[in-house]
Parts: sequence; C-alpha cells; structure tokens
Amino acid sequence: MAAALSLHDVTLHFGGVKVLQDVTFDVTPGVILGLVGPNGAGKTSLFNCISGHYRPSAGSITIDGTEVVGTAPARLARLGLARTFQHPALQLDATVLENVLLGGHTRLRGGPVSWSLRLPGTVRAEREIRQEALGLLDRAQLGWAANLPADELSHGLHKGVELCRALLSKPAVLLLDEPAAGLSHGEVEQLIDAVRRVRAEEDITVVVVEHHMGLISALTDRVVVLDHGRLLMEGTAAEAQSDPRVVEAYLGKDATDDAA
Ligand SMILES: Nc1ncnc2c1ncn2[C@@H]1O[C@H](COP(=O)(O)OP(=O)(O)OP(=O)(O)O)[C@@H](O)[C@H]1O
Repeated sequence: MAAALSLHDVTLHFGGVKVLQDVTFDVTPGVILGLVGPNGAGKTSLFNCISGHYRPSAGSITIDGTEVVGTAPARLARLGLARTFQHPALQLDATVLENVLLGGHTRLRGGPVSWSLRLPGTVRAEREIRQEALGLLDRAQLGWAANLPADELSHGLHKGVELCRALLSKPAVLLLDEPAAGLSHGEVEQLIDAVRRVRAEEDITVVVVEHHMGLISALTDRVVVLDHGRLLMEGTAAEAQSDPRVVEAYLGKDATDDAA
C-alpha cells in the first residue's frame, strides 16, 4: 500500500557546513517524485535523511504520519521503506538470488530464534518469498543469473538485482538513488520500462534522485528541485526544465544572461 511521505523544515549541518536548509515538501501516495538539482545541491544527503542513514539537525520526516527521524534503517525497512544506492550495495560473493532474498527478510515474522527453529510457518513463508524473488528476477530478465555469484554480473545488471531486492520487501515507499548512473542508453530504456511496470503493478510511492533528465521526464509525476541545500521549485519535469531559476542553477547566471 503506497504511503505518504512528508518533509517539514528538514535541515542538515555537517560541522559549520549547511548541507540542507528548511526543506519542506509532500509526496502523495502512489506518485513518482523526482529529486533533481546540480552537483552538491544536497539530493543524496536528503535521501540519506529519509532512509535513516543521516539524522537531520532539525525538522520532521513522516511516513503516513509516523515520525521517522531518528529511526534506524533496519526499522524503517519494516515500516515499508526500501532504497537502492548510487553504487549498488550487493554481497558480491553471494548469488544473485541470495542477494535478492535479503530484501524479503523484513517480511518474515518472528526473530532469529523462531527462524532457526525452522517452524512450519517460517519454512512456508521462506518458500513463498523465494518464489517471488525468482519471479522478480524473471520479470527483470535476470532469471538466468539467479544462481551465479553477483560478482560475475556487470554494473548495469547489479542495479537490476538491487531493484529486485528492494521490491521483494514490498515497500510502501521506494527510494532510487541515481538508478541510471553508469548505464548504457539501452539499459536506461530497460530501467524506465521496469519502473513503469512496478508503478502499474504495485501500489507504491517512488522518490528518484537522478541527473538523467530523459529518465526524469519519462517517469516522474512531479519534481522537487534543490539548489545549495534549499528547495528551489516544485512542479512537473517540463515546468522545471523551463523555469529560469532552474536553468540558472544548472548553468550559472552568465549562461542565462547570454541566452536572453
Ligand atoms: N558526510 C559528509 N560530510 C561533510 N559534507 C558532506 C557529507 N556528505 C555530503 N556533504 C556535502 O554536502 C553537500 C551536498 O552533497 P550531496 O552529495 O548531498 O549533493 P548531491 O546533490 O547529491 O550531489 P551529486 O549530484 O553530485 O551527487 C556537498 O557540499 C557535500 O560536499
């Protein structure tokens, strides 16, 4: 079930450096939101605040009204948040399937003791989750790689495996951090299709950080533009691309003056 994500006055300081200042926006359930902005704007830092990897210096972040600031990433996963990383974080010596199965962990009831007792409910749930993992890999055209060590796959395929792992947790909110980085043109097209399919088949809210404006235009319902740690504008991708403030943030004031 897609969840609402709300940020209110999120501020992050590293020592004396203000990385994020009073960032406020809402993401409606079921929407794909793009988080864009020039290098160093604070996109990844904001992402890390949402996913619990950074703790904001001030402000509030809620998922369906529940405050999540200060909640550890593992607990956030149980609350329905999943993310991918700019540089896929896979266990390279484990198989592709084993990597995807890590995403199903949050769906198993009980804890290490009941899991190790191999109770019938645990065995049944594990079997179902394994079938779902194989189904996700098949749909991502990665079924052939299920039993290969992740190490043997390319960077582009690692991104696909990471997306399967995130989806196996059945997230209410999915965060994608630069999913197109390092992908070929064809791989970006496949990624766009994959996220569209997820959108059509799952009830899910997606936030995507991305520099690839083709992907942002193709996928997002709305975008939030950050610049120097502040929210610069919010609207559709087309509105953002024609907004003089956004053009100036990306290209610098001189370039916009030249174009005038
Ligand atoms: N752990 C950290 N300690 C100190 N400064 C940091 C840390 N992480 C990020 N910063 C600084 O915060 C600012 C925002 O960085 P961030 O990576 O969030 O930007 P970004 O918009 O994601 O950039 P890019 O598009 O290049 O990935 C930068 O000035 C960066 O140097």
